[in-house]
Amino acid sequence: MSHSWGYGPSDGPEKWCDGFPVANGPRQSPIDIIPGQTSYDSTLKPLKLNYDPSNSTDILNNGHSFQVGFVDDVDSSTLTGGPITGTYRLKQFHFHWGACDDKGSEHTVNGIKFPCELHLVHWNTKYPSFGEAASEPDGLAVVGVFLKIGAANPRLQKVLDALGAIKSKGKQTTFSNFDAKTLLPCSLDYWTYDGSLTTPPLLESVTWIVLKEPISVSPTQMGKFRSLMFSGDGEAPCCMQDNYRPPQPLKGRKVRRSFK
Ligand SMILES: Cc1cc(=S)c(O)co1
Ligand SMILES: [Zn+2]
Repeated sequence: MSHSWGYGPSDGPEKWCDGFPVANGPRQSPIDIIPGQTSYDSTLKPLKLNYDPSNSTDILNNGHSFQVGFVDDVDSSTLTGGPITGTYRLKQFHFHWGACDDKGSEHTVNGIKFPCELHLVHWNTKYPSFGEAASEPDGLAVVGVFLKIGAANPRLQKVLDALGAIKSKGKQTTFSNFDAKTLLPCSLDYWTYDGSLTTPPLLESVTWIVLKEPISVSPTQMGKFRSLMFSGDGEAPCCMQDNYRPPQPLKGRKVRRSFK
């Protein structure tokens, strides 16, 4: 049975449990982060992101979002420290965004949605590949960064300028020498909790690391995200927007923070 899924009324987040029963599991993502209910954990280490700027390979419209891929056959772009043990390799980053500026992020803070959220996906090198790591409880670590409406972000521009070449589903083009570190905010203070992929197969294998400080994005730049299409060439055109899953039940999980 092909598990085609999307973000529309007939195949969106409310329907995903039909094909992926884990959608109602105990550690689903995203969640609403309520800062007053998080606990400061002094044993949490600082995040260490060592990204090799020459590691990016391509940019792809996968019909759900777009992602920038990285070489991950060596330890050249890694995440260590933070709440994780061992070394996790950067595999790809992608975004989730809304049809307008008052929604689009997956995680929320005190119920507040941001217009966009960046996910940097890493996998635990104790496993032989991303695919194997993705089904292990400690297999993945995703760094989430909120985008907040403000001044145009020059660091985003190189990514946005590439979107014209990947407008429809399945389009891919080379994208080299992009330093993902330039997308990070000044502060690496974070919230962390055990969760899942936010898209099918919704695997419960993600240690989430959500940065407290957002990066900026302008309304015009947000328009560039929305110029992409969910649909492929020759299909009924459908704008790529509102590709976010709403917050899921916490089910007793604790959210820790790295900062006082
Ligand atoms: C691996 C992966 C992670 C996330 S968060 C996503 O949206 C899609 O794929
Ligand atoms: Zn994501």
